[in-house]
Formats: sequence, C-alpha cells, structure tokens
Amino acid sequence: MNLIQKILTYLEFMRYKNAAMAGVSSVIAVFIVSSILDYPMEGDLLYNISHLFYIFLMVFLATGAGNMLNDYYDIDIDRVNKPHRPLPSGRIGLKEAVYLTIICFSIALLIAFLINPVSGIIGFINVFILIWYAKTLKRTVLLGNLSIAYLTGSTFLFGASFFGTDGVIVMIPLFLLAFLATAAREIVKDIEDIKGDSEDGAVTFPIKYGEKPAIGLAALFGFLAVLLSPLPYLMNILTVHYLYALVFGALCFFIAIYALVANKDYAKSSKYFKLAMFLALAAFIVGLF
Ligand SMILES: CC(C)=CCC/C(C)=C/CC/C(C)=C/CC/C(C)=C/COC[C@H](O)COP(=O)(O)O
Ligand SMILES: CC(C)=CCC/C(C)=C/CC/C(C)=C/CC/C(C)=C/COP(=O)(O)OP(=O)(O)O
Ligand SMILES: [Mg+2]
Repeated sequence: MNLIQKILTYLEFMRYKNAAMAGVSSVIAVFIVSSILDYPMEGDLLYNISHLFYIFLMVFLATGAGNMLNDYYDIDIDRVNKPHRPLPSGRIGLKEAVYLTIICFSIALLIAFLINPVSGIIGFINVFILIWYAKTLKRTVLLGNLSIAYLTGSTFLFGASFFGTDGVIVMIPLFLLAFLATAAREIVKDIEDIKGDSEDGAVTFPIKYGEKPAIGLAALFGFLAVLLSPLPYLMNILTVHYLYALVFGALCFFIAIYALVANKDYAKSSKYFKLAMFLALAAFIVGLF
C-alpha cells in the first residue's frame, strides 16, 4: 500500500465525512456567536483563519479518534457484519489503530487547551466520553445514545467556547436541537441493529423494552427536534433566512419519522434523519445572513 492509499485508508478509518461535518458545525458556532455577542474576530484575517482551522482540526481529530476507537472495540462484530472496514479487513493493524487513536486524541486535546481553558475542559470531557462510549456506554440502555447525542450537540458548544462561557450559553438552543435529532437517529440505528447487538450481548433500549417503545421514543425525540427547530430564529440567534432554509430539513425529518412509525423502514429513517441534520446545518449557515 503506497502513502496515498495509506492516507486514504486512515481517512476512511476516521470516517472523515462525519468528522468533517462535526468540525464544520464547530466553525459555524464561532461565526454565530461572533455576530450575536458582537465579538469581532480579533486580529487580521490570517489570525482568524488559523484559529478557525485549529477549531475544525481539533473536532475533526477528536471525532475521528472516537470513530477509530469505536471500530477497535467493535472488531469482533465488524468481522461478521462489516468485514470490508479497514480494521477487520486487515488494511490497518490493531497496534497501528491504537497509536493513531492516541496521536489524534493527544493533538486534539493540546489544541483545545491552547485555545482557552473552557475549550480545554469541553475537549477533555468529550474525549473521556468518547473513550467511555467505545468501551462501555454503547452497550447500555439509552446512555450510549444520549452520550452520542451530547457529543454531537457539543460541537456547537466547543466552537462557541472560543469566546468563553458567554459563547457556550448562546449556543445552548443549537446544542439542544442537535442533541434531540441525534438521539432520535441513534435509537433508530439501535432498532436496525437489534439482531447483531443481541448476538453481541449488548442490552440496548430496543432489546430491553422492544421495538414499539423504541420507535415511540425515537419519534418523540424527532418530533421535539422539529417542534423546537424555530427556536434559533425566535431567540434572534439566526435570521429569518434560517426558517426559509429549514423547510428542506424539516421535510426530511418528517419523512424520517414517517418511515420509522408508518413503514418501520429503519434504514430509510436513519438515512433521512442524517440528511435532515445535514440540511439543518446548512440552514444554520444561511441563517447567518
Ligand atoms: C432540528 C434541527 C435544526 C436539528 C439540528 C441538527 C444538526 C445541525 C446536527 C448537527 C450534526 C453534527 C454536528 C454531525 C456531526 C457528526 C455526526 C454525524 C454525529 C452523529 O453520528 C454518530 C453516528 O453514530 C454515526 O453513524 P453513521 O452516520 O451511520 O456512520
Ligand atoms: C466537540 C468535540 C471535541 C468532540 C465531538 C465529537 C463528536 C462530534 C462525536 C459525535 C459522535 C461520534 C461520531 C462518535 C464516534 C463514535 C461512534 C458513535 C461511532 C459509530 O459507531 P457505532 O455506534 O458502532 O455504529 P457503526 O455501526 O457505524 O459502527
Ligand atoms: Mg461500530
């Protein structure tokens, strides 16, 4: 395997698309807080771009390391269910995976503490939760889903922490929306994975309480996300353009919920929840103008 192929395999292992989406979410939060609190981005353009890059890089590496560690602990399941992935396929060795994870977490934490103490504390808490999730939480009833929901929502809190605790407080509504949307999707993914998780001895919410209560809880989280989605506009965090752009994301949320409740098509529901989250992220950007 040449250097380019190795780098592409590492990016695949990190699930770079999720990691990039998380990094972009943190950068969006910086722009939102900067305009809400009227905190000008200090320094010249190069200074600001470098800081935005560090924030993106930190979240990209932390999320990527979380994904790599998750696959490290999932290797036995993935050998059966997803043998094409970098670790079970042997394209990346176990020791190599551990070194990569440690390096990525270490650089991410270093960047976080160099930004400021608030960013460092959020970064430290998130790295702890990512490790705890991969080792234990993901096999628990609901706690694993809620920890991923917190981590996903925390991308906005982390970006906002560039401006200290004032910034973090401003971003709480967006944190809540991302938390609810992700919680819904994580439960749908667990319903989809009932068979594999049961064989692995995992006790997830759908395994413990059954499909119907799990569908109801996921639908509830999804409805709450859509119901509260106008909050960023109503709280003057984003402009009315956010509402216009949100229509597309809201439509996908409804399709995801309908696929879940009416058709029990969990793969379609999970796909549309993720598309809705991506479109909602785009609506956050539109809402800046
Ligand atoms: C109602 C409303 C306006 C919701 C806001 C939704 C929003 C903007 C969410 C942000 C999403 C975000 C920061 C995503 C980044 C990383 C990510 C995809 C996290 C959750 O995924 C974890 C999941 O287990 C990955 O599985 P898979 O996608 O199947 O590989
Ligand atoms: C803001 C900072 C510093 C960090 C945030 C980190 C983020 C955004 C985490 C989001 C959630 C995430 C991508 C966690 C990684 C671990 C994970 C949930 C992987 C998915 O693995 P499984 O639940 O096993 O599903 P698969 O079937 O896809 O393997
Ligand atoms: Mg996995």
